[in-house]
Amino acid sequence: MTTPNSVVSTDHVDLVRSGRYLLSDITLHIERGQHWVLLGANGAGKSTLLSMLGAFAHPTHGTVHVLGHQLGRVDMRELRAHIGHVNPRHRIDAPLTVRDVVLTGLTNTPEFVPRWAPTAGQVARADELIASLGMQKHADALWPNLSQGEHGRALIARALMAEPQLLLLDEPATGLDLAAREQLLTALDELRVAYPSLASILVTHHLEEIPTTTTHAVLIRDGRVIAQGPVTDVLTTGNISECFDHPIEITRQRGRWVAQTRVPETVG
Ligand SMILES: Nc1ncnc2c1ncn2[C@@H]1O[C@H](COP(=O)(O)OP(=O)(O)OP(=O)(O)O)[C@@H](O)[C@H]1O
Repeated sequence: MTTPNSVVSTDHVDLVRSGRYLLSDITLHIERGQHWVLLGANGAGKSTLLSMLGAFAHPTHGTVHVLGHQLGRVDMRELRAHIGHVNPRHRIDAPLTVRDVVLTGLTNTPEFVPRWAPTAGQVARADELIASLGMQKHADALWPNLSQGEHGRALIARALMAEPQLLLLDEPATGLDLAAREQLLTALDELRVAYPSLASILVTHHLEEIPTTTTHAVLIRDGRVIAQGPVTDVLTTGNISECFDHPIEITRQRGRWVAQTRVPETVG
């Protein structure tokens, strides 16, 4: 099903590699302005699903529409230019400044494309995005000298450079200390307010890393969806325990979630 507001629509999708079903029967519908969290244990298939929605992999069976284009009937490289994909493990080896790295989001390349130069307007937009992620102090800093948290925020600015309608965030808080994680989550909440038609999917296995502005959740286990829908309906003690195959109790405080092992009640 695709509607004028559809950003992602998958219909009974399987993805098979080396004879193994990495994803099975995935049917998902994501609209503009929705912010999804994709949760699952190690090896559940989260990155595989994200790589398909990021136009890096085709489904083996079923159909996938991203931004109105059906995978298999569209130039994947061209489609990728409209999707912001943030992977904190993304390597940048060239000694570029933060501003330069953000500008490479326009060409979606690890370095500046030879003979390409940004316009004054593009540089101004890069600076605006850098500021909106609280990185203005670091705009001229060299990439290798930044911390992991600063890299994470700069990579989000980079992904937004091409004005994507879909933002994919693959474990953006990995390796961040407490303050850096909180700054990243605040930046994401602010971004979602600033760009109301943007849709996003954030992958994590930690409930503490879910931004308060998250609207929907999808839980996967062994490549299958076990629950999906509005975040408050999906993130329940029962669903999360099933997803991670462990008795987990979850609570929500001021919009954020906390998870801990459920201790069985003692009798008497
Ligand atoms: N090309 C491939 N061929 C065969 N199996 C693969 C291939 N790529 C990934 N897998 C397997 O698919 C499963 C899902 O991997 P995926 O990386 O999507 O999981 P994940 O949920 O992102 O896990 P994690 O939380 O550990 O990052 C894993 O068991 C992985 O080993």
